[in-house]
Amino acid sequence: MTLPVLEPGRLFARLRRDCALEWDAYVRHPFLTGLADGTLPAEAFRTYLVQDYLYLLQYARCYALAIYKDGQAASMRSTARLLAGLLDTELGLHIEYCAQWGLSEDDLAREPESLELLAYTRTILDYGQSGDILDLMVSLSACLIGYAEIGLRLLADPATRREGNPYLHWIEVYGGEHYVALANQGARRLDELAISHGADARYAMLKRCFRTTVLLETAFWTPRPLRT
Ligand SMILES: Cc1ncc(C[n+]2csc(CCO)c2C)c(N)n1
Repeated sequence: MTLPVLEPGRLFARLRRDCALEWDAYVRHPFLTGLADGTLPAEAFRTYLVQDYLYLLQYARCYALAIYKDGQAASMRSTARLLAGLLDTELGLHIEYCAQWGLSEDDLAREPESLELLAYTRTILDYGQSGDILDLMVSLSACLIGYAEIGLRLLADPATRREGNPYLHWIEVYGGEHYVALANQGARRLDELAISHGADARYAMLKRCFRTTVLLETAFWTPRPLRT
């Protein structure tokens, strides 16, 4: 699998190139080195997994907002399918995966959202609410496409430990066919919206949104539990 989304001339490729320093800090974060060589402490991964479950719930709200902000039946239908897939399938898979790490559904539901999660998801929802469908899709792209880039790179990297690496499954999911196809689909939609909603004329603002979401996605690798 490849990510044609990185080809020049495509909106995502331009955003990624113009925020290259921030992007590299996100996709080459020490958390990921720890996943690749298997040295990440299990507790750090558990903390991340709980927050990621809560993140996916907020992501479902973003999909719902994307339907609201859209105006075209075909793309509304396709986002509705993604939303149903997330709520009916992906969340269930995440719960099963968390159970393998000793986390029950109650553990997931009980944990408060971290500051990083709150800042990240509410910022995306705010960009989407105060902007249009293009602002929202740009704000979602770092997360959707970044994980595919990370998964593909780690799968192809000879330094990634395969035998006895407890994190290999995570890498295989995000570098796998299903997830990479989802990322490419999102990037294609972004290119359509770039034309229909005039990305060139408002590029400076789109880049600011993108940069902020990349920084927030980077902070998400190491969420701090929010406790009173
Ligand atoms: C912090 C964070 N960022 C991106 C993903 C990647 N991801 C995996 S499933 C999904 C929803 C697509 O239906 C997305 C965006 C993640 N899990 N957590």
